[in-house]
Amino acid sequence: MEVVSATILDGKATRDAIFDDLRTRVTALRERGVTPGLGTVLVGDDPGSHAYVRGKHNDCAKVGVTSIRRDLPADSTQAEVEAVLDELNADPACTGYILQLPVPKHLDSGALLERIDPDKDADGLHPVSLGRLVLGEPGALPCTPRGIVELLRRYDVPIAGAHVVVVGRGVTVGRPLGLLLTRRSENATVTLCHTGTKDLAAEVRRADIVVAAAGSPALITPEMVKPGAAVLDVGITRTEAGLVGDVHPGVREVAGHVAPMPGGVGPMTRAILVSNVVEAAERAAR
Ligand SMILES: Nc1nc2c(c(=O)[nH]1)N[C@@H](CN(C=O)c1ccc(C(=O)N[C@@H](CCC(=O)O)C(=O)O)cc1)CN2
Repeated sequence: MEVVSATILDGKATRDAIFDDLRTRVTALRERGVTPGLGTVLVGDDPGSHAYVRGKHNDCAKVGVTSIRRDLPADSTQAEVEAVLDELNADPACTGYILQLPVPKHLDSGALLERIDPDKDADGLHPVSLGRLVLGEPGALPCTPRGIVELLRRYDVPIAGAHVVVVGRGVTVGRPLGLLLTRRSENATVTLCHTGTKDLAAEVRRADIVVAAAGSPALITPEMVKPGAAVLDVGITRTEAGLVGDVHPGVREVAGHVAPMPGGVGPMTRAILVSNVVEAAERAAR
């Protein structure tokens, strides 16, 4: 029997296309005297977080967005981190910024996110931004959820009317993705699964689109996937053998579309962050 492999949702190629568009828009903003600037605040020594932040600054350089980097030691106090957030809130060169997550355990990440000026929240993770998402008001959307929707759209995977199963209820991916996909403009039906879900396999089997964001290696196996479904791997687990996603490699022989890890949703997360910064500058310049 012929085995047909899924179409790959190529996050790197899509990111490059988004950057081409952003470059033109940043040039237009600069001609009007507006320079978008992204700030990053990183606390601690986590090598993964350092790599992500480095990537964010490289992305800014590629499209002409200026960037401001604030790295703080792992033993920084809540007050010390808040002082840096206050500094970026007041800095006119910083038009949007992010607090890289996770922060060290002794810090209150919720209070830090709330300290960000909502109009400078490039990640869409401030409670005001999440409220705007619920109400359908304009504002920055969380990067990974928006990146997932954008990737599906660009590959013409139907979202309206689709049954989407999201696995994982984290604040950066699962929860806001459910809110985004159920807006009138997306019109999907969403089942949000988590560690309390009784029969994960049965839920996943019903899905037209599966988004795996649980951080549990190879959680989604071929037997769990409806033939032809789109499966997006958002999980990243660092093992001695390298990075492992939430989706078993065999899923490619059942699914219609697969966003792999690496190379699928991750590059989209990066592209959307820069989009959020450019769009906020465009909104402010209107
Ligand atoms: N403030 C935020 N913190 C975190 C976010 C976020 O959106 N805002 N998301 C993740 C980390 N992250 C960006 O910050 C991120 C994760 C993964 C990738 C990526 O491109 N991954 C690669 C493979 C993994 C790797 O190389 O390490 C891929 O999928 O191809 C980009 C950004 C948590 N924190």
